[in-house]
Amino acid sequence: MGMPANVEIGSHVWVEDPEVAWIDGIVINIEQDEVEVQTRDGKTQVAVSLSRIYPNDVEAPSGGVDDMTRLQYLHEPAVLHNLATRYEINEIYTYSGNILIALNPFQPLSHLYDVYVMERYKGALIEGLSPHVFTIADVAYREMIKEGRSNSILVSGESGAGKTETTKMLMRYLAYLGGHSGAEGRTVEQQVLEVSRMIYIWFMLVNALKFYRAYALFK
Ligand SMILES: Nc1ncnc2c1ncn2[C@@H]1O[C@H](COP(=O)(O)OP(=O)(O)OP(=O)(O)O)[C@@H](O)[C@H]1O
Repeated sequence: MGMPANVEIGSHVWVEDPEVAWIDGIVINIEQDEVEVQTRDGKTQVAVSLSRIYPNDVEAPSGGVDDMTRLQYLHEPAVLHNLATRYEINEIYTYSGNILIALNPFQPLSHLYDVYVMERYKGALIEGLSPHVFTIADVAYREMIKEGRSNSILVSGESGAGKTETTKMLMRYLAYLGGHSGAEGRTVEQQVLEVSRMIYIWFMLVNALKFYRAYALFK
């Protein structure tokens, strides 16, 4: 859904682009419900429907905002642009209210997860620190203690997005908060990951059995 309400000649807007998804530009002409936009890359996009352009907040901070609720416009191009801007400076975590958006850095960022970072995030106020998966674990843990009942963290994303890595970091931090090694010298983190692996193997075995039964029926 576009936001044509205040569009006039000279307005900064986002328009769809087949190569980079969204590109920013300036409105140079308006004819009824169609606009002509001069895009940043010098292409002129003629006859873009008014309903397919989105306002661009050119006063947004150049490094992006660490919580999307602070964006002036919360539409797709603004959200993607903010995430891309932060990603360029290796800021892979961004809040959207109390949800954490994690981008896959496709490279090890070990400095983000060491014990000194864990120390800083332990019991800290969200406002004082950069968005981090440790904050999510910390808040969930403290709520669990306060309420005296189980809590859960939902990690979702498409295949390869980084759910397993994110879950490992959550486990590592929760194990750090727990503060002690488990049975046979294994850490809580190791034990939890071993249990996850067992569940996965069990799931694969059940599916293999189902497949074999279906195969036997059709044979
Ligand atoms: N926070 C991160 N730091 C460093 N590398 C990461 C991070 N998140 C993801 N990666 C990289 O991306 C790869 C894929 O991530 P991961 O296995 O966590 O995805 P997934 O969402 O669990 O995928 P699937 O649903 O297919 O199992 C990892 O092997 C790792 O190389």
